[in-house]
Amino acid sequence: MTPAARVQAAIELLDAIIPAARGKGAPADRIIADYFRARRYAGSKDRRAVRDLVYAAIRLCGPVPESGRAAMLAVATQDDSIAAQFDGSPHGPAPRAEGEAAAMTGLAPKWLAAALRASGLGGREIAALLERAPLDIRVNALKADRAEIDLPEPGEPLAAPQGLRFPSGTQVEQWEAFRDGLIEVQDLGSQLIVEALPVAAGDTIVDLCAGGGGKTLALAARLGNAASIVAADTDKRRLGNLAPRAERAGAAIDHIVLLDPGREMQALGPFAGKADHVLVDAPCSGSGTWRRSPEGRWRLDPAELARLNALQDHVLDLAAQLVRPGGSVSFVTCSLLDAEGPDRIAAFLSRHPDWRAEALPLPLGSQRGAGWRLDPFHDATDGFFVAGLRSP
Ligand SMILES: C[S@@+](CC[C@H](N)C(=O)[O-])C[C@H]1O[C@@H](n2cnc3c(N)ncnc32)[C@H](O)[C@@H]1O
Repeated sequence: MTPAARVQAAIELLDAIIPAARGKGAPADRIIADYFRARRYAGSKDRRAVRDLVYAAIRLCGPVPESGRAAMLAVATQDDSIAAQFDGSPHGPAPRAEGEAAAMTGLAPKWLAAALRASGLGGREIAALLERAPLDIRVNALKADRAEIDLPEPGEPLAAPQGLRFPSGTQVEQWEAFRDGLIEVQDLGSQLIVEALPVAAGDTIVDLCAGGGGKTLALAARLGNAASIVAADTDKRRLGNLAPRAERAGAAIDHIVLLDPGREMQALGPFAGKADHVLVDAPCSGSGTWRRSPEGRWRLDPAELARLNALQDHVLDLAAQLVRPGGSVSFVTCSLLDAEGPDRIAAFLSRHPDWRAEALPLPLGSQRGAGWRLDPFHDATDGFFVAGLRSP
């Protein structure tokens, strides 16, 4: 592909990514993968270059751009080598018309930037949400140990006991250690949160929003398979990944439970009042993971945030039904918006006045409301909120 054709391909991709983000459709990564699956002629260098252009445009444009071309013109405004590709050459973008507008740049849509600032984040913290993230792995203590594992590249040891950090884009999925279940890709923040959960061998633990099992597997590894773990989720596709992943990792998961949204207790009834601990890794805006999916800023609007807040309250109330007297709940979101963190805990405590918030022992981060916050700028992790709750 010529440099101009790469720019045109990035424009076409952005024209698919923008409406998908607005309509809560497929993530940018999947759209890019599908695009190149249908264009086998593009080599790996072309793919990487186009992908970099797409993500440069997404990171640059805070407000949702009107079109892929407007977004790429915003990149061109800052980079003469991209501006030079708008030359009308075959397969390249048409020359910029007189007065043709570039998309607005910024960290996030106005309302969202205001909500982040109201959540105690300054310009540096918000900008760090959009930087490229490194690649963190967790060595699976069920099969290996960080001190002894032999990997193709040496990683930087992290604050989590089995964490190692590699440069962004390291293809760990192709390593034998990954195929054999000796390592898992997992951000340092997630690893630290699992390490801090108030759980012990012999406990019955419900991972209520288990998804594909990132934290479930980390829990099983932390407790050496000596706990009874119930992994539940409403998403059949995500939950379907858990059994094969657990097998690969040698992790013992006692029950995998698919939930019917709104009727979760039908399937969870047998565990009501029995769990020593319930982990609520709640569905959220993902504002703490924009380093990996920066188009997440374009997905969110106030109505979607309100919908997520109601869902977060709902899953927390389910957790309260599952836990035994004196047991505990941890609430986690990968978001730095107060509405998805301290405000949810305050709302829970006003609905359940007999419960109390309790501190979790995290080695990094800072207090936020009745919980704790990890953020990319200060802690070099994805952004998280986590709070501990104790049942009467
Ligand atoms: C942040 S993700 C979980 C990520 C997962 N714990 C991990 O570490 O890989 C949130 C999950 O909540 C699930 N969810 C949404 N509504 C739910 C509900 N009513 N009950 C249980 N899980 C729900 C979503 O399907 C999604 O998988």
